[in-house]
Amino acid sequence: MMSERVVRLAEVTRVHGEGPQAVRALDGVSLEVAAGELVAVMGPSGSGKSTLLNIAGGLDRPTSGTVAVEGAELGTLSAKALARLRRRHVGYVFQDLNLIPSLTAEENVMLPRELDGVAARQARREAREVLDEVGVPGAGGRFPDELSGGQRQRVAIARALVGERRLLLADEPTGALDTAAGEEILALLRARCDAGAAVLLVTHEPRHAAWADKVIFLRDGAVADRTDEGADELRTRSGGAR
Ligand SMILES: Nc1ncnc2c1ncn2[C@@H]1O[C@H](COP(=O)(O)OP(=O)(O)OP(=O)(O)O)[C@@H](O)[C@H]1O
Repeated sequence: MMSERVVRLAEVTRVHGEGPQAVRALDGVSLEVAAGELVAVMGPSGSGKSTLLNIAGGLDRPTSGTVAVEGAELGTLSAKALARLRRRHVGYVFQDLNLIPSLTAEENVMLPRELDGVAARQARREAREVLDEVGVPGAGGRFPDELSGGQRQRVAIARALVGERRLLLADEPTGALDTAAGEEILALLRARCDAGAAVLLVTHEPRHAAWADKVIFLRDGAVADRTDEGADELRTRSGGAR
């Protein structure tokens, strides 16, 4: 099967700050994720995982190198075109979730669709479907602070999934969940992937990386190791390092 590339990073370097304070968060990283592919990103704290995800989704720009999403090179887009591309094609699950506290769960999930010009009725219908899919069907009318940590996490995932986005970026999306619930979320991401999404997943858990088609291991902003066959091969090759 011809694989269709959804995101491509070529020789991406990102330096945060300037002068003696400068931190090279990414250093010459190249990476592609195709439709139907789940790529796990692993590595110690500070190795550049979140920076990689932010750059892949156009939330941050590389200092050098290029990023293309659905064939569009992000560096060549106007701010408006970039915002539109992000809304249409990219779903994010952030470490800190970023739900809007004054909106109900359902309204949080509707928001990106409404910003995209989808009518409220349809956005609401889509939001309900996806809240159902992530396993919080009754939570739609409640506000984030009325939900448990695990429920909030599922709502944040629903917001990323709504609208059939082709690129899903998830930074430790199972942080607030117990093992069984975490596995459910991974199964959900895997299913979206099998339905044609490209997924980039930051995780510390080899158990989660085992759902991946490929694992990228970052160290000091560079790709220290990569496998084509998920976490099992990585564990074998790196002598058990996580
Ligand atoms: N906005 C910023 N300004 C300055 N330095 C930054 C900024 N963002 C990240 N860094 C630095 O860049 C490096 C990579 O950070 P990043 O958050 O990408 O790592 P990470 O692998 O996601 O870490 P963690 O697992 O702890 O989330 C770190 O040294 C970090 O301190």
